[in-house]
Amino acid sequence: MTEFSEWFHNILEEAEIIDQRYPVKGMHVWMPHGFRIRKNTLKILKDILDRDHEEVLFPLLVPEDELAKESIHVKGFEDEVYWVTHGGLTRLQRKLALRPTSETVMYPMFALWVRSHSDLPMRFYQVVNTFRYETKHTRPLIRVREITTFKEAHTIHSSAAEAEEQVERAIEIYREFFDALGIPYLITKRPPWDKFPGSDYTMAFDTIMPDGKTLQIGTVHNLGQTFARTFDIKFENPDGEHEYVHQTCYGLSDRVIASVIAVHGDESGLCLPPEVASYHVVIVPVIFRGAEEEVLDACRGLMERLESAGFRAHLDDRDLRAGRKYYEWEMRGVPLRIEIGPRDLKNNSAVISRRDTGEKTTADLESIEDTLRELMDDILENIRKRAWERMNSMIREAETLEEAAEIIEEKRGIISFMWCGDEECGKDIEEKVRVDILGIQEGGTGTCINCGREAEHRAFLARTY
Ligand SMILES: Nc1ncnc2c1ncn2[C@@H]1O[C@H](COS(=O)(=O)NC(=O)[C@@H](N)CS)[C@@H](O)[C@H]1O
Ligand SMILES: [Mg+2]
Ligand SMILES: [Zn+2]
Repeated sequence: MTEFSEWFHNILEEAEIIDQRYPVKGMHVWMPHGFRIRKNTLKILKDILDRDHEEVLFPLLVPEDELAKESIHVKGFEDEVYWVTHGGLTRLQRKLALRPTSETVMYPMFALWVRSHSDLPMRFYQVVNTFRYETKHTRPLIRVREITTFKEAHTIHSSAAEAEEQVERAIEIYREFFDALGIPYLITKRPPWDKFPGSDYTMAFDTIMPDGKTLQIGTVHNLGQTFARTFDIKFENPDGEHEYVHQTCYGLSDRVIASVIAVHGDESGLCLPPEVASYHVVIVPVIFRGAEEEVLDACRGLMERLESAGFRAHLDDRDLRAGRKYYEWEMRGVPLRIEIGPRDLKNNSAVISRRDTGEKTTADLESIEDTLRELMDDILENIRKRAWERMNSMIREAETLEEAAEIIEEKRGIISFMWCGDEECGKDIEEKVRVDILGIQEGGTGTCINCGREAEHRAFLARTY
């Protein structure tokens, strides 16, 4: 959908997710409705992380000399860093950077915290705003300059094997999180020239947006011992020797919310996983002459019942045409709507409409809590399945580079083929097909599509955000 970008900008405004009129490019305001969706999304993520991570909060400002310590890392960020140069009217002796990410904020402190092998492993995360002076085209929630919802996890281990295992655990955490949001993903290992600055290697989650371009929605980095050496983070091992620690870090951002909106949205607006939506269910009284009070009473009663049963419910008793209300709550992606009119009172029933399929079912009021829970599970299953089918239909194999270029030109999406892994050859492929190499998946045999050399991994390429 070329008009995807227009649809996306419109829905952010009409559903009051963010206000993009803030007078600093790449920085936006979270409005109440959007803020509730962000809060619900973060709750899902934190419930997963809190199982075996500790939440922390580190300072925003990084001393210039700390930022500069890890040369490859700072090289990767030097053209994106915002600087603070004054305190009031006083010029600061040493400039302070706004964190683009927090390795250089946290790791000098980790050097003070880590003493013995018995302190390890340590697993921390924080959800903060980070700042990157993006010079490419900024887009709300997708490529911003203030990343308001930056979840960064940083872990510390006593062996390379344990750090490797943590990378796998982080990948499982992201799978569970994206599955809870119904967002489909492709997991690949980024090519060396595209890994996180200062890392040994980067594993990335990419999803496909409705216009066929991919979006990097999460990354997991094995940092090895590079930062440990730079920041002198050592532990005393059981033999009393001091060794450098092994580290990982993994991050995601507002792009997760952009994906939930874009991947599940349709021409009626937002279509949200129930646990993300501002409300699980909205109750709309069907007002008939002479039965108003009776119907409103029943709706209020149901509202209390549902709230005490743990539902996020909302009674829309505004003096508006029902159709106007249906439009509005469908546009805001509320997964279920209950309509109650005089006829329903008599039969002790209610009509429930699903946002994802539009289906209506008449439910017995007696057991409406169970019916709602079943429907909410169905909805998540259904939108997740639909999203995976759509993504899988956009991943195609190419036999030749010409075919690859044709597919990308016509249909965008992701193409895959066997590649030798050589940087030169990779750059040549990106040139010829005008795409980025997203990454590789180990395994498989064959010859490189471009240079004919031995190829032991499959490459995936796409036009990306
Ligand atoms: N300008 C941006 N706007 C929105 N999201 C972004 C932006 N830049 C990066 N991200 C998201 O943030 C995630 C983590 O960023 S990162 O650079 O890959 N990794 C880190 O910063 C590591 N310290 C992991 S915490 C990326 O996978 C991407 O999804
Ligand atoms: Mg960047
Ligand atoms: Zn090759």
